[in-house]
Amino acid sequence: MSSSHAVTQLEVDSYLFPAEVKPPSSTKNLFLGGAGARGLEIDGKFIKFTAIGVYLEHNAVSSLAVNWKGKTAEELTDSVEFFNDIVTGPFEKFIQVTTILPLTGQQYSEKVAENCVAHWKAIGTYTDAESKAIEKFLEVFKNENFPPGSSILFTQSPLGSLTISFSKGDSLPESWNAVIENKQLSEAVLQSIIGKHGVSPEAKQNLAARLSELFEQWESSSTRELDPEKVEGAANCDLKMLAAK
Ligand SMILES: O=C(/C=C/c1ccc(O)cc1)c1c(O)cc(O)cc1O
Repeated sequence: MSSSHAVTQLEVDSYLFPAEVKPPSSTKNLFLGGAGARGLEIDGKFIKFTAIGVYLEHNAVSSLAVNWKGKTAEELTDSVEFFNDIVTGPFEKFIQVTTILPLTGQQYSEKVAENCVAHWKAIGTYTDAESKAIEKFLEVFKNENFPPGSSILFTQSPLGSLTISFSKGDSLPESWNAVIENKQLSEAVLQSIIGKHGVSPEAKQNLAARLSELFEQWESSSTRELDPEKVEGAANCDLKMLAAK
């Protein structure tokens, strides 16, 4: 992504997600792809439990634009394949889940585990390795408590490790609590939020709208840079962008 692209911060239920962060265990800055609440309908009222921000490595824009540029926000929101491409794409991802209501580690991890296992069973990829990874996942959360405003942080490397960190305040920690080496688990956590049965339709809609806009900006800046009439010299070209195309 070129530095001329403006990515804004977002507020979800008074929790602020900065436009850019450096996740724990990462050397890179990731940009805010989108954010939204995760709520449940209780007695006819929508109760928000968590605010979720999804961050992506900068090369996600050029990587995803190949298949998805030119699509509207609505088309992207309705596309299961688009969200699958985000989940499985060869770029780093970071998820910040901030609690709006208090949750225990057990309550949170059991909901996520349930969704991950249901996904694997639906696509027929639930093996012994995933069962062990889920056991480890539940163990990491067992003695944790998340009062409102605390955050659960997932850093997902494209190679398949899932780094889990916890934060009680606004700032992101440098350190992490656990690393689980299981690519399916790493992907399933994001899948459970923005995938086909994702728990945050608001985050899906927001990601679709922001990325559709970024693809448009990416396309116009890359054609501008490739058009000799609009470029003063080759030195002005964003070589990283040209290499990515
Ligand atoms: O955000 C959540 C979990 C919220 C939640 C709400 C009520 C409870 O009793 C427990 C947890 C979440 C998530 O981030 C990812 C996921 O796959 C499922 C979830 O519910």
